[in-house]
Amino acid sequence: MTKQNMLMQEEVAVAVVAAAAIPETSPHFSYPPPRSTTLGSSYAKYKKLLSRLDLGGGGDAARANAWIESMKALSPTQAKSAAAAARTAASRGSIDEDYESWMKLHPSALSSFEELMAASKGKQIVMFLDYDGTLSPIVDDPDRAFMSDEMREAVREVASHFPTAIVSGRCTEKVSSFVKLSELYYAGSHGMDIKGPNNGTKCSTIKAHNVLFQPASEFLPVIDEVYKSLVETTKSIPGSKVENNKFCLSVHFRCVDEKKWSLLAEKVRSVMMDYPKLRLTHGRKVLEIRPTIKWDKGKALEFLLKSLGFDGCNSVLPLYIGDDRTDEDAFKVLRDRGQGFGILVSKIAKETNASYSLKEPAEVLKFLRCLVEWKQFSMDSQGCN
Ligand SMILES: O=P(O)(O)OC[C@H]1O[C@H](O[C@H]2O[C@H](CO)[C@@H](O)[C@H](O)[C@H]2O)[C@H](O)[C@@H](O)[C@@H]1O
Repeated sequence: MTKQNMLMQEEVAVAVVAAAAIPETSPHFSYPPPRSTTLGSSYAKYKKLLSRLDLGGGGDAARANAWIESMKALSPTQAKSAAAAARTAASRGSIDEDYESWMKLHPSALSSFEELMAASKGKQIVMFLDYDGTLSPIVDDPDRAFMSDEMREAVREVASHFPTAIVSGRCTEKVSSFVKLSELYYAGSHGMDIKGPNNGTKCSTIKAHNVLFQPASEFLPVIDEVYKSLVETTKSIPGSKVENNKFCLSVHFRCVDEKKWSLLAEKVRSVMMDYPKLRLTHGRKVLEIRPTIKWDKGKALEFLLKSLGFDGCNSVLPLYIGDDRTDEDAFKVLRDRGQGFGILVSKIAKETNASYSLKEPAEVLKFLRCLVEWKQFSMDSQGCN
């Protein structure tokens, strides 16, 4: 399989996984730009194929079997047929057409930059940034997903003008050790571990809060227990990796032979059976295990806005940039509030609650730099400097 095909396969799988999290009926939003409700036919096929991906941790046998099937759908035969279907569709040009129509619904945040900034008039921008796939490129080894110095500098500059939070599936300690900026808010473990800046915020309009919120702390012992079981149970599968994200766990299969994906899924399921209070979701070639509590990146975004004093306030424009299905919870919150914009990082058409898009971390870097330049320019023109 060529590298291009492998990318395509992952992107198709990810697109479908993302689709599974989105309700069939989109709510009505009067907020520009127009929101996506339907996509092209090739996309709908994949959506149907894997629509059972978001599954509970135990108890319900049908759901448990469904997640095994979902893994099978990512296994060689099915995945190849999905990739083959995608290639056939591409040859008809339908993927290109889908992408073009999708881009009309989710325009580039770079080419729509002026429009975005116009919406921020009289409002305080608050920036939310996912980490993997947004600030850092996706790589094989999760321990080596470093962000570039240029990206760090851009985030630092953004944070010097706007309250800025990193919202990640990783544990707060790990993601902050990658980002290395103490002036940011961090919401690790998919928002279940929220910490405020170490040295306050430089933003004069915002009161600095020493935020600390851990809604899943009672799950710490069970997460540790499951971590140990998963390490033991999966150690015979070469390339698999269990990552302890403190309030949640990741079982990576990016480096596992496709023929072993089903076996890995079965092993994870065998452990999960004993823990009905944990649930399983999927990310980019990763199975994620987390408490069943109603808390996610969207709730973390709301919590941070409230902590910053923006609850029920119209003078704020939250911007959230993310690439993963877990970021959809935050995009949806922004939609439902009719406030701010979600920006999805993706090179392919995906059903999403985001308003705008960026193709890859390199474009995220450009966007962050534009934001800083725009802010500096507006301060200069107002004689603030
Ligand atoms: O919310 P995020 O900051 O996007 O974190 C989501 C998961 O990201 C990491 O895994 C992903 O990136 C790895 C490094 O590029 C890649 O190897 C893996 O396949 C991806 O799934 C992280 O390791 C996970 O713990 C996060 O949950």
